[in-house]
Amino acid sequence: MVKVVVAGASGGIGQPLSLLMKSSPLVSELSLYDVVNTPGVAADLSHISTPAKVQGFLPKDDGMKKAFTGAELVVIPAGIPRKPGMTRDDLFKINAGIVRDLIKGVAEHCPDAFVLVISNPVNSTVPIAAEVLKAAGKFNPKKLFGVTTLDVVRAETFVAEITGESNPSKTTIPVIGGHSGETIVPLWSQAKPAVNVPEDKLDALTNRVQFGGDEVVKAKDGAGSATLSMAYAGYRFAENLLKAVKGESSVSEPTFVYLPGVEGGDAIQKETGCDFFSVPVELGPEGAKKAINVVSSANDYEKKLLAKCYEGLTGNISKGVEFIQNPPAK
Ligand SMILES: NC(=O)c1ccc[n+]([C@@H]2O[C@H](COP(=O)([O-])OP(=O)(O)OC[C@H]3O[C@@H](n4cnc5c(N)ncnc54)[C@H](O)[C@@H]3O)[C@@H](O)[C@H]2O)c1
Ligand SMILES: O=C(O)C[C@H](O)C(=O)O
Repeated sequence: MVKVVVAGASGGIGQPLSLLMKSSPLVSELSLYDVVNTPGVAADLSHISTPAKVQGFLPKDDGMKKAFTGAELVVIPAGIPRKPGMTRDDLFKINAGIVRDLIKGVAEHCPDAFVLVISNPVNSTVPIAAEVLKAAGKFNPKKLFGVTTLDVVRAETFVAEITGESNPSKTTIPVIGGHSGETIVPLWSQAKPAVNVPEDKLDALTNRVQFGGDEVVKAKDGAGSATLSMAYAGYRFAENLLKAVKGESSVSEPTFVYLPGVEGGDAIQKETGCDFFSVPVELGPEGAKKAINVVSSANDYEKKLLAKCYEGLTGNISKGVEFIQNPPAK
């Protein structure tokens, strides 16, 4: 049984994600941390008749320390979401500092916890988290994950609209790279079972996965970005990780990891030129067990997408690293 923290628990993602975590039989303690409203969210969830004990914490009265101490899993959906016309990179100014400070809390109060970063821009916030943990001497690359599961969920859903598969999540599709626009690369050629996407539908399908976030931002018309589908995706990844930690084998999901720190990652790092990259990762009791190299078997269409991905992703990664190594003047 596991103590889980949701940091940003009162937000659009945080609330439904906390609800799903409260429903998990694998969670014994659910600690809700946010700068606002956690007492109310915790009181509400605490009436649900599942085993997890729920508590809410605010920054006052040493709330972060109380929330984080003893946690084995910290999920971070804290930070501002996009409005129409914004890129994920436009969120960097505010969210970089939020993630930095929460990770400092992790390093101080629960350095051995698995950390799942949802806050955007993921391509930069995960490198920020790694740098903060490195500086504190607490970085374990097997335990730091950028959550890119929503891209996988979208790929499963959108391709099923073409193939007619009635249960979309039955198809496994590696969606790799990063988590924004052209850095998101679905590898349709490696779907299992194989999918047959007519050539005249391939560009539109790929584009829809790459820009699925924009579709929701536009539809919400100023009220934020994906929250419910993200809560589902975050829960799916967290639950898979908890199952693997408990010893269940053959659990793997694409996730954004520090390649040189994960078995099998070096070869992918050499091929992509990216230190951080989302690839299917086999999960185990220690976290990331093995990065699976799906890059080398990409077809020519996918190789062209990958070339664009590398271009954008390396800049996003450097921006995150730089933010910690050479902090902006206050
Ligand atoms: N990885 C993904 O696939 C994915 C998908 C959707 C959204 N996101 C990102 O997730 C983030 C949250 O989105 P949302 O729609 O839930 O936003 P939201 O504004 O509804 O909620 C964010 C929450 O974070 C809290 N918060 C702010 N600063 C904090 C701090 N220092 N400590 C703790 N909590 C803090 C806020 O009070 C708020 O409750 C955004 O950055 C968004 O872009 C990522
Ligand atoms: O699009 C966004 O800004 C939120 C999220 O990253 C998404 O993919 O839905």
